[in-house]
Amino acid sequence: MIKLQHVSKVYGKDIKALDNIDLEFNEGELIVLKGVSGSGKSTILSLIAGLLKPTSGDVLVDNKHISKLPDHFCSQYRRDNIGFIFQKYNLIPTLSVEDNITLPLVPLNLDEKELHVKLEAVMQMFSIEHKKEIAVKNLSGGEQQRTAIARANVNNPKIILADEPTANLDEKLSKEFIQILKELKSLNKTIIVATHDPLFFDLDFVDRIVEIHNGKLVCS
Ligand SMILES: Nc1ncnc2c1ncn2[C@@H]1O[C@H](COP(=O)(O)OP(=O)(O)OP(=O)(O)O)[C@@H](O)[C@H]1O
Repeated sequence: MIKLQHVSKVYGKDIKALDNIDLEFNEGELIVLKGVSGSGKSTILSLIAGLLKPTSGDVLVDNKHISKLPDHFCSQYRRDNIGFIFQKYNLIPTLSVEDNITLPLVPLNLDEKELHVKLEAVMQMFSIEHKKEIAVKNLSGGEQQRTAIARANVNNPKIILADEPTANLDEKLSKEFIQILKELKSLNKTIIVATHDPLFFDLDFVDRIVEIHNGKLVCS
């Protein structure tokens, strides 16, 4: 479903973030992308999300050449296929939970009823409905995380990309996040988690751990 073929990424003149990566992710798989800081994990996620283009090689999702899409089509591809959970959540602090979650739906021009149904469903699924009118800056870390997860899922994407999702969470909240991942996997989402958090390295519902070191694959 997702294929990286001979992918290299060089930032600027000579920062080689990825070096000839070949990787495949199947539909419904949960993969942990493991590696120390700077190894190239976020770069892989950004390439799959169409946020970056490889310097060479190809990224295919459902046989579509994501790495060759013009920017406009990349945005549409992301909207239709990708839910991105960022380490720092990337929420707008002054907006309410509900307004933050609505943002990915704005370009779709849904009528009010349809919008309401989608929002309520996703807020209930990730247990943040009771805070819907509260500004995100007034939430706890775990609540912000759940808002970010709800926003990433409001378009019902089939691919979830999570970049160091537990970096700002304590162990209890990290374990809660892991339960949420398990639920998302049961919905047949394809999930890629980039992390160096050991909590992810011994989970029975993780299909594969892929290790990356200095932009190269260690095992797959
Ligand atoms: N926009 C950029 N410009 C220049 N160099 C970059 C840029 N983004 C990443 N890099 C470099 O590319 C390499 C890989 O970075 P990347 O963010 O993919 O690693 P990572 O494994 O996700 O790290 P972390 O866990 O710290 O987020 C690093 O050496 C980083 O400094």
